[in-house]
Amino acid sequence: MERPIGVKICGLTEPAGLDAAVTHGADWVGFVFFARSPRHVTPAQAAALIARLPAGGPRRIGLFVAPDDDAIAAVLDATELDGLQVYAPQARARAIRDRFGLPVWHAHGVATPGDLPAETALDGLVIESRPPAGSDRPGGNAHAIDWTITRGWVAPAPWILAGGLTPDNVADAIAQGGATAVDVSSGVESAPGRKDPALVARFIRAARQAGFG
Ligand SMILES: O=C(O)c1ccccc1NCC(=O)[C@H](O)[C@H](O)COP(=O)(O)O
Repeated sequence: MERPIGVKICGLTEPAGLDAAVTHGADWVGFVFFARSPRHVTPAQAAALIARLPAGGPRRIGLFVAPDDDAIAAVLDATELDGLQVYAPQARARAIRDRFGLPVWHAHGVATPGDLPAETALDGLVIESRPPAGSDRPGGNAHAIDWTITRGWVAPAPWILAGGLTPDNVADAIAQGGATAVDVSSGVESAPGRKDPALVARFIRAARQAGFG
């Protein structure tokens, strides 16, 4: 059965990775506004990257960890975004959506089927692994979940699978867990924060082909 697979390339910091995401047809590109991340970009850096995107290109997602309103406003003053990926309690994520009027994807760390949300008031869910012990960030840890846990889950909103995906395992991840959208950062890098255009191309191709499997 054919299923179109959406692809998000996250944690872009440089033109080469961004251009590869555009050329190979990514659906979303993500920019990390979290100072402790090796993929952190300032509002001005994100604006310069976003200015490269063609009309009709990937949608622009900003990642925020427990942000205050001023941090989000500073980014939106510098550039446009199409959506926000938020690491914060649901109520705070809802308040952010109400305040800024943008779709909010709620990042949801899971370890077992019981952790999967049965309901949400947000626009989308990012289903990813919980950070490994010792990590100083809630995402972008190259850490995969057991992909089978989403099998049979009745998701309350569109969802995207994230965490530890690579060009070599993304097809398996889709086959095992039934994701129709996937998100990658570390798995297409040559070093933390540096996207490898060839890996970006391979990842997008592998994810798309998995939809025809
Ligand atoms: O990438 C980061 O450093 C990061 C920091 C803080 C919050 C989120 C972050 N990244 C999120 C993502 O890139 C993805 O949503 C996802 O976690 C994929 O990560 P990876 O396992 O590196 O592919």
